[in-house]
Amino acid sequence: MSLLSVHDLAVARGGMRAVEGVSFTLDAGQALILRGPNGIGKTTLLRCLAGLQPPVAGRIQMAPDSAAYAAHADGLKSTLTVAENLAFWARIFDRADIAPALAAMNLQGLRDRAAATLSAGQKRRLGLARLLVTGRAVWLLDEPTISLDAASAALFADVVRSHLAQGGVTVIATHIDLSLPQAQVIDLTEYRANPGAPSARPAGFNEAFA
Ligand SMILES: Nc1ncnc2c1ncn2[C@@H]1O[C@H](COP(=O)(O)OP(=O)(O)OP(=O)(O)O)[C@@H](O)[C@H]1O
Repeated sequence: MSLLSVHDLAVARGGMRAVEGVSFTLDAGQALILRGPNGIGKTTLLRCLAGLQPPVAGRIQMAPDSAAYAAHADGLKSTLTVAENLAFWARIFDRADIAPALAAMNLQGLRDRAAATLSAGQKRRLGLARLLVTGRAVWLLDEPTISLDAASAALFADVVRSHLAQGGVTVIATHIDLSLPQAQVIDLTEYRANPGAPSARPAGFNEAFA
């Protein structure tokens, strides 16, 4: 069954079309890796998939409320502890148990530390652990292993493989090899937009709120 289907998508940022003509389909258990140089449009494409901005053209088909987006920012509440941060998100997504998320990202020993006092890699581990309390099937991940050491990156790759094994899907912008078996790969360089193409920014669109 297809959980995410994208047809002939074009996306723009800052009034400029970034990439166009992107199509792919992800069935349960499948992963897509987005590659391409800095500035090509990986984040912009993920933002469109996450519903944070509208595409310029094309179609995105996904069940409502099925996506979880892990952006560059970790989105943590700095005065809350690790456990409180996860419990906050668990409540938002109507989940009770944060223990599996703490264990999966090796956060048990940090559970009572305020997020503000964590190292960059520890914050990233907590940011990624949030995915596990969403219960969402479609994970949209923007360079998830930034700041992670090799062991933590391997831990996160295990988390992603387990998500896929349970029938989830993921789209990951990454420059490193996460060793996901049979992942599709799209290099966005091949989809770089024609500089003359209209960005078609919708009327009333305001970047500050996108
Ligand atoms: N907030 C912004 N306002 C205006 N333009 C932006 C903004 N953020 C990114 N851009 C531009 O949009 C284009 C696509 O950027 P995007 O962040 O999607 O690229 P990327 O492939 O994710 O890059 P990276 O590998 O560096 O993360 C780039 O030309 C970039 O300069």
